[in-house]
Amino acid sequence: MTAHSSPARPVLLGQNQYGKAENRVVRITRDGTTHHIKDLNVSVALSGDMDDVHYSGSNANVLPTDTTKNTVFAFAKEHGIESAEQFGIHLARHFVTSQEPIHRARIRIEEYAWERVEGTGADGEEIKHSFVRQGQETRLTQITFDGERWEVVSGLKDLVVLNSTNSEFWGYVKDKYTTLKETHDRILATEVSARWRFGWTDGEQPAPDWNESYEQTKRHMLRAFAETYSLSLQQTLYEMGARIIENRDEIDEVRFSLPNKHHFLVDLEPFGLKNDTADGAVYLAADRPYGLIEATVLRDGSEARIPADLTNL
Ligand SMILES: O=c1[nH]c(=O)c2[nH]c(=O)[nH]c2[nH]1
Repeated sequence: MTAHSSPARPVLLGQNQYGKAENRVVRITRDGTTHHIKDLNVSVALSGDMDDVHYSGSNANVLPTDTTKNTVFAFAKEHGIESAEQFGIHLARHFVTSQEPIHRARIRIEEYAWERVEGTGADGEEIKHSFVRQGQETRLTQITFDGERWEVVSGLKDLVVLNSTNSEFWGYVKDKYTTLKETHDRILATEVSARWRFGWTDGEQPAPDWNESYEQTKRHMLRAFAETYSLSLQQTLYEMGARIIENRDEIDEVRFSLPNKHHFLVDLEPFGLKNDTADGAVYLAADRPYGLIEATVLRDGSEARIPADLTNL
């Protein structure tokens, strides 16, 4: 890379690149009721004849970073995502061959892998639209003993789950600041943080099988997530908690903190591409801000003892 000096200043521009970083693109493909998911974090870095924009501010050679972002989403819709490598090669070739001033494109992609959550739909069919992100969770526990009584609160965090359909959100309050559109088919995704308190307090009594309890509690929670036809994340949360209380006698209380990981349908109309949920769609996976839905689900007659703020536990 040659550097050019700006006139009358003892200063040189060195290596430079630009582009849109961390485009969080989620592509759902529908094959009947079987859905497939591709979840990528795509960063574009372009370089070439970019001296002028740095030296004088002329944008004549600058393809906007916003355009590079749009290209990522439009390519995901138009060509699909067969593999991260194929997708990256396609993008890099596009930028270098379609824009004369761009001589080099570097596309970095992280891919997040998902596996299916087992569940049975209301129709008795196996659920094929519910996923849990690989890499999975961190298991947690807190033990308190005052010399007499035990309190065991266990749980997990960082368990990312996603339903690519069977989620609606409508009928909510609207005031003059409400712009949200009602939806009858959306992605529902969250990163589960949960704590559950065991009824076991008397050391003289046999303790639960902690490992078995953990595995089964997680399984019931995931199944409830997959099997609930959701009208709100609040409703899904309650079903997840209720399923645990109903199936695990050793647990009296569950508290959840569920961020609503919003997935926005990308508007691809300007590029002549129809992007709707029915036909397999491309979403922007937004990281913030996020809705945060939190609640405790209790066994009837039990006391709520898990603190409201799970970061304190
Ligand atoms: O499941 C949801 N619950 C909400 O309370 C809410 N609010 C919002 O804007 N979207 C959603 N989704």
